[in-house]
Amino acid sequence: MAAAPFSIASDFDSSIQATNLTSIKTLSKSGLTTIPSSFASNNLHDLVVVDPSEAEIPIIDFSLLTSSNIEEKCKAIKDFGKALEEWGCFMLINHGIPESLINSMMEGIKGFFDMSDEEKREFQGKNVFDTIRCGSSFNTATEKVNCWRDFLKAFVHPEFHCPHKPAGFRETTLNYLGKIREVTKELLKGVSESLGLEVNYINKAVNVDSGLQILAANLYPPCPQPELAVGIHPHSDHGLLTVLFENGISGLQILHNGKWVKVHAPHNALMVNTADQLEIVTNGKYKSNIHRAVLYSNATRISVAIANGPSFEDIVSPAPDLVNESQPQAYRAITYREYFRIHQSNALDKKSALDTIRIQN
Ligand SMILES: O=C(O)CCC(=O)C(=O)O
Ligand SMILES: [Fe+2]
Repeated sequence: MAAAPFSIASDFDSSIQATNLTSIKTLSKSGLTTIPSSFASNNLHDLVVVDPSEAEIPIIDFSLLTSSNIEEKCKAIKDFGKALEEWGCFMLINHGIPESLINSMMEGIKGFFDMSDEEKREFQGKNVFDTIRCGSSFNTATEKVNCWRDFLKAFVHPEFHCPHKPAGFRETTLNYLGKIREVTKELLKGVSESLGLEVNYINKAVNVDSGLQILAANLYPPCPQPELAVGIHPHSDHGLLTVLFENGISGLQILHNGKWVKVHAPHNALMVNTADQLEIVTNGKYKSNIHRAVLYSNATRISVAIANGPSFEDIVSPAPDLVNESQPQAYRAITYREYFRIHQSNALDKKSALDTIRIQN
């Protein structure tokens, strides 16, 4: 079958009318057996992929990290620091967020993506600063190969913006993101302690209480040629810590020592990725990881991420206590708003956003 003529809604090209919104979900259901050429490339899968048994992504037990037993906690903090240094990600267990709330979040997201393209049109955005935005791929104005993905993004904190449909979704999201913010604050305490800093050092440097939280939900419909396409291109995230879970279908992969490692999270675990602002604040001690999402020909994958960042107005720079003669300042100071703009308005390409503020020492 020849490549189907197809145009997806652009985040940036205002000449595309809202009435043209065609989701990847709709495209996937149209019965095509080959993908449109804009999604295909022969070199998307040129690195080795390894199973979790070959390279184990660290598991961090939140209850130990926050334990009142000093010995237990010290060991957990040490393991935590090692996970951040060696992997830039971990799977969080015993986090205290009720499974029923996580399930409700997933149901809400499913309900959102189940709406028709016409119904979703009112949430279709064109600008990276839109407080609610749904669409497809990542940034069709700048990317060479489109992503086989529909997304919903909503700025949920410090102001709460969230689609009013499906019913109950706003309430569930508000409840969930508050819990994620509390977990993030505790994790950032662990980050400070693992670096030998005062427990609230990072939380003071980047105040999560007034920080930006973005709900980023991804739908990866079945793809007739998963070996030629990608759900989301390799990238690091823009914030401090991204916390995500999926619908029981694995598809997230982490770049580790030049190989893609498949993530198979334990039941009810949350996956946490170190993102670029944490790399900046820690002066490169804890690096953001590069990850991507792959596709299946016969399964729909959904992931629900909360990006936890500083406040848009914060000027983020390496923490003074982590800059010295042997570790000179490695990134220039930048407002999170400007960093976010750079990250979101260019094509996703590994750590290209961070590269724009690196200082060559
Ligand atoms: O779907 C996933 O597991 C990853 C999504 C992701 O990387 C993102 O939304 O930034
Ligand atoms: Fe990501």
